Amino acid sequence: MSPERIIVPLDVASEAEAIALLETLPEVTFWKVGLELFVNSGPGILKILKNQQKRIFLDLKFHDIPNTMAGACRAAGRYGVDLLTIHATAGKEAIAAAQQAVQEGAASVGVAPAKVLAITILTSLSARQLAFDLKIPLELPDYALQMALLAQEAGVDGAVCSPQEVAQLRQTCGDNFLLVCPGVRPSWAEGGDQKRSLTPAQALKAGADYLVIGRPITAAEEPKLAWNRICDELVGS
Ligand SMILES: O=c1ccn([C@@H]2O[C@H](COP(=O)(O)O)[C@@H](O)[C@H]2O)c(=O)[nH]1
Repeated sequence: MSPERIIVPLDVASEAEAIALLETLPEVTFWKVGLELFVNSGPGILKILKNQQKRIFLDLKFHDIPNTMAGACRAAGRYGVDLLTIHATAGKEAIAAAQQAVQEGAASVGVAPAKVLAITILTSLSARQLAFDLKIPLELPDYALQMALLAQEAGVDGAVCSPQEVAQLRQTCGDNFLLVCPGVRPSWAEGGDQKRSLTPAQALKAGADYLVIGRPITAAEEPKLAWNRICDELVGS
């Protein structure tokens, strides 16, 4: 398994903390910038990552009406990041508008367009929460699959799903649909707020293209040791 298939989130509150994490883990090639860091410190971190030749997953999870999604995605497309997220529940029209706008934004500044990923259902939600809190009358794996199919029909490049649903999505959506899994937990790590986890080896075996692994590495007493342990456990996967 190539360590390049592990994406580590920069879930910190400032650019300075993000830079410190980059320095602690120079072997990580793919970083995720999410809401906490982006809202705190803006797009400057993207330039820093690019200057270090890192790959970037911009995980801002846009969810709005088609016109607003298009505007946000056109702007985000100009950053030249590798991956970008929207919510599938924004609907087919908004998903298609987002996909097109990313292409337009990227073309306007001559960068490669980000691959757009649709969030199927957040990995922090359980089947029980889906049924009782969100009142969705579908089994969770079926709901995740329906959201992935909606996104695929609308023309995006892939989806974000939990490792527990990835095998079914891979089988139905095919090998060319990118599947990225957060909610991945080594056997020795705490689950935290993640509700539908598998281990890194299980998630890859089930068909994930990329794994997002955050706190088991970044909140470890020694992040470098945690990273090495995960990579060692994946040898031969
Ligand atoms: O459904 C989703 C979508 C995105 N995420 C993000 O992934 C990381 C997971 O971090 P951990 O520390 O490994 O739990 C985090 O940045 C989330 O915003 C997700 O967990 N689930």
